[in-house]
Amino acid sequence: MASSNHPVDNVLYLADSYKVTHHKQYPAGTTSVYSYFESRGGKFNETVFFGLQYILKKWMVGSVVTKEMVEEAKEFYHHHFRNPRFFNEDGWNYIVEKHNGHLPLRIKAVPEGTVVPVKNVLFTVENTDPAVPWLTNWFETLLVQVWYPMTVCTFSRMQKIMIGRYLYRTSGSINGLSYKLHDFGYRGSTSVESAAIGGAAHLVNFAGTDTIAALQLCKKYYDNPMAGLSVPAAEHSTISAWTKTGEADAFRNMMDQFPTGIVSVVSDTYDIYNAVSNIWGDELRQMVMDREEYGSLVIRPDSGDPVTVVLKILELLYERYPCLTNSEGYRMLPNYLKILQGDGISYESLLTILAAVEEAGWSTDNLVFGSGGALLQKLDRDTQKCVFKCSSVTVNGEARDVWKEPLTDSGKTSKKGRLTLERDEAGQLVTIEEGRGDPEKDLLVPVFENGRLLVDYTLKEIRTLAGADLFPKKNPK
Ligand SMILES: O=C1OCCC/C1=C\Nc1ccccc1
Repeated sequence: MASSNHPVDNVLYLADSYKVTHHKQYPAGTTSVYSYFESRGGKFNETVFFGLQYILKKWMVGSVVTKEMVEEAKEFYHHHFRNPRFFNEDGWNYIVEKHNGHLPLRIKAVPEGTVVPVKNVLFTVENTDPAVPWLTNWFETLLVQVWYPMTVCTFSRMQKIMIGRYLYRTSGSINGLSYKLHDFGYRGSTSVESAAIGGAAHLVNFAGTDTIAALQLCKKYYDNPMAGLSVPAAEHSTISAWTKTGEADAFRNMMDQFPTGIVSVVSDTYDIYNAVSNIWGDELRQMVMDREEYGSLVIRPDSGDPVTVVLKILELLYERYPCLTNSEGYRMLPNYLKILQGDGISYESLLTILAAVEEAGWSTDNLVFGSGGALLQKLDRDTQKCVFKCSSVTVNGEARDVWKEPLTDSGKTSKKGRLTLERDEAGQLVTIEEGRGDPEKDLLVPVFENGRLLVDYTLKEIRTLAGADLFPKKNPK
């Protein structure tokens, strides 16, 4: 059942208004509507499938329709359309009476965490009771919202691949990669729920987050009690409260309050270069060094052009701290010092920073990144062109392949007939259309049927799939 504290608390309000009238629009004798979901393409040519399980568990599993709901919705839609006859009262009452409120649908999906080239079927939906063919596409509205976790997960993973490449090349290992991109996006999300969903999608690839809501979602829906970690960190208020002349006292207090482990101190409240040179690099330098065996300091700039600022901080620290050259020939700050760039980070800006830092002879391992708006918000359904289309219907007992093929945009042509997702001889994922696939080879898994969840993926399993062959091991010597 949906959580009662949600503005919408039942499936009768989860569809676009026009869908309320669609049961009157299929041909007489229609007994089956079969639809599929795909990414038609976008910034990246492969996506990580993630987030369907949350939607199913939250909205569709169990007895989700009652007589009272139907009664209320009948009244509601009468007012919405100013007509008492558009809402499918009989259809929904049939589901209450015949199925005890369980949705007679079958959903088959590629396992969550699977990385799939675009233009491939990711899940299919069909009605299991011939009396309610209109039910399939009722759930388009809700199910297409999987575009969000899927797209966040995809962008997050692409950033992991990028950071991993630079980290490996400039340090000889990818140790610590899971903590190199921290989620700062809670406040910039459109709602607590979307922060939870998008933050969980990021946690498929990484283990550093400040988006607490995401941890709750992973715990409740993906069987992971603690999907991400964080550490003590300052914000501008906890520095500025000491006033400008007290900035060094504020910094000292951070190390006093958190004498062991990692502590992050935002240092650009007034003048980042003064803070790095004269406070971290001089007045508190001995204290920072004395922490060596207890913990590390993370210096966080939060303004200015990221490349310029990060490079300048590295140079200033190089002059004031014992740096070394690592096995790959890149400069490293002492292991108790890191720089966290959490401002202006996106897939595009990350690349410029990583490249500039390497170009200047520094290892990526000196850095940690934080991302908020770009990680959780700077995406929409069109970013990866996520769509849901009907590809087969059965009318008077005869199954027919159906599709759209707009003269005005061939890119919107949809797939035909019943679909399977299979691997070709080269091991590539491909979609077989028109019912010509081999059910034995179909990688789509039945995950939902008649109100029951058939598979319950854990975040651990999903992380394994999404992280598989991220960095193909060099063939063993
Ligand atoms: O500095 C940090 O070190 C690592 C832990 C997180 C952290 C900062 N968090 C944050 C969250 C939301 C907006 C801005 C910053």
